[in-house]
Amino acid sequence: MSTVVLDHITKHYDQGKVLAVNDVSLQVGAGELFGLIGPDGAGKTSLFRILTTLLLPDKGQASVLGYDCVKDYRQIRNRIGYMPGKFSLYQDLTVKENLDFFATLFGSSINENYALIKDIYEQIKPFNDRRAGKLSGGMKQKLALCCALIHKPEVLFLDEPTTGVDVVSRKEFWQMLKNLKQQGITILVSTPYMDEAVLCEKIALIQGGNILSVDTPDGIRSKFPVPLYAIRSDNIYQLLTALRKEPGVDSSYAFGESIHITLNEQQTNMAAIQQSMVAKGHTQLSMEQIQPGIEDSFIRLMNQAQPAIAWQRK
Ligand SMILES: Nc1ncnc2c1ncn2[C@@H]1O[C@H](COP(=O)(O)OP(=O)(O)OP(=O)(O)O)[C@@H](O)[C@H]1O
Repeated sequence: MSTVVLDHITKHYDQGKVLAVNDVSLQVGAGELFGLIGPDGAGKTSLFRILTTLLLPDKGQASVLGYDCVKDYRQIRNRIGYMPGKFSLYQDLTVKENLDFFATLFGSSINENYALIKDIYEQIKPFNDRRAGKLSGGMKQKLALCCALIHKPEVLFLDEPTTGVDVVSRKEFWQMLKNLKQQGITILVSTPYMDEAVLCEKIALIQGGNILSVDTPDGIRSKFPVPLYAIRSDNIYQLLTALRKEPGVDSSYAFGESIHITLNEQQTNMAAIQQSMVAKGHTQLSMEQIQPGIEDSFIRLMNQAQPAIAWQRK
């Protein structure tokens, strides 16, 4: 039996005017580290709030640990930990007071489940008497994780835990998640950062309330259906403009310091594109075939699903 099940879940807001989640079905296995990957407004928070029993779906069924998210909300709340996207601890309470408070809510104590939070808590313990509102972003995130873990949940929901957190703290955070997974906790984490997708065992790409694909990160990359090329010149902007007018080019988008392109037809080859760009005056051209990353897969799936929406990188 899967630990988390979403079965044709749909959610609207504003009396049906805003479609936040559109007929989403997916399953998360016991002990899995599962990532929900998508940009702002994709529907990640809505799905997390449905699974944590804080929001009712319009249609469909959801369950966690075999309990129905609508009927059995009490059982679910006792067994899960939830770290919302926005810092939701008491800013005026100290680190220790916040932890004590959340432990007491669940009839537990810091000592009772100390082993579970030890590695994380010890990093913020020197600031035990500091008010939560005065902590740095990385420390707030660690405190929030400790509070979500203090009652030893079986399933952990982390909504964009690394958004706005510096790169070093992000790395540390993912290491903490791996350690928690080794202790048998099922973890669902959402993120808008494509580079974090590869740190999950399995991911769902979500956009506009629709699931675009569910697979392992390697599985998603391997489904990229056509060759992908990276092309550079000494003027990327002009090159992108020219490539977009080139009949043989199917898709093109700026990606770091190069442009990623796919070709329209099998007959078109990169040599022909290169010749055309040279003829148009582009200099210092270099091009190579590359392995698609998760972001390339996401862009392709998103354009297939909704050609009009351009991907906005966070
Ligand atoms: N309470 C609400 N009332 C109206 N619309 C809402 C409400 N909450 C979310 N939405 C809309 O529903 C859609 C999905 O939002 P949701 O917060 O679930 O996405 P998200 O992927 O978590 O994005 P973000 O990181 O920006 O929160 C968005 O278009 C959002 O504007």
